[in-house]
Amino acid sequence: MTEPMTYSRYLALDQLLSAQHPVSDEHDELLFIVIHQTKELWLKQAIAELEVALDLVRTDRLVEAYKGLARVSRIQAVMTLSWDVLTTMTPSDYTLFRGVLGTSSGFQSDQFRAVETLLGLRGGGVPGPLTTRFAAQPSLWDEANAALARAGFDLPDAALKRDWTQPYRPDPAVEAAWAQVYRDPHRWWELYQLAEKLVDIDDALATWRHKHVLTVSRVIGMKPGTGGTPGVPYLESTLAKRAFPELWTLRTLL
Ligand code: HEM
Ligand SMILES: N[C@@H](CC(=O)c1ccccc1NC=O)C(=O)O
Repeated sequence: MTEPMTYSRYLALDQLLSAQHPVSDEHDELLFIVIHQTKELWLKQAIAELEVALDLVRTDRLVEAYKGLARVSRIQAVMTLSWDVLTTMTPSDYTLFRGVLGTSSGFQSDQFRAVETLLGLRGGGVPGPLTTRFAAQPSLWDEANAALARAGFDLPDAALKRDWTQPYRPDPAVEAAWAQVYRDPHRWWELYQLAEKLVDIDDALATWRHKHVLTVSRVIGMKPGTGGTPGVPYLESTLAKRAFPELWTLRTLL
């Protein structure tokens, strides 16, 4: 007879709760590990949602795509809120164990890069296996633009048939087409709703980045990062990144 299902077995708690291995004896190292493991779990869920959403946009099922996209921006909000738990760790607490981290850094998170890549932010950094796989395919922004073209908008080949592995280059014709959608939302209701779901995600990502850099300057000041970047100045340079750039710039045109 098979074992009855239990809470602990179903959730693989034996494995989950034995995967925290602080290297130092410092109390706050457990918090640091738990925060990062939780983040990786949420990223795993966000990636699963984005993969489904990409497929739905590719097949013009935009209304069905909204649900997963809304879920992604709520997951991002939870990740942003978790900074408040981490900032209970002061510089005095962190410096006690920062040394054990060596050259490891969030910079090396393949799942974080994979989310950026799925959205449309590509190139830069050494990609891990997941990121490399997604970088070979159109991003959510590429698929949104393809859906826009199928709806009858005239978009350049540069946006529709590009080399997916390369960074996306914002295009005035793409901006103009999405501006049309925003000028007459009721006519293009599904595309308009899709665009706003995408802006929610870009907005939430930028908010997460802001909170990260604020936390970093609060905890390590202007020290360089363990991952080899200058730290705060590097992170500030990432604040300008936009996965759906034309959805931001078109606002000036309205
Ligand atoms: C005390 C806490 C933290 C400090 C001091 C810190 C510091 C840094 C620094 C300096 C970098 C730049 C790369 C480097 O040179 O290391 C970085 C990158 C990064 N960190 Fe953190 N971090 C902290 C917590 C977190 C947490 C909690 C997360 C995730 C929830 C996270 C995720 C990332 C990611 C994804 C990057 C790459 C960002 C990019 O390249 O756009 N970090 N972090
Ligand atoms: N880059 C951080 C270290 C760090 O935060 C970190 C180290 C190991 C695993 C995850 C990390 N989180 C984000 O960068 C630092 O320079 O202190």
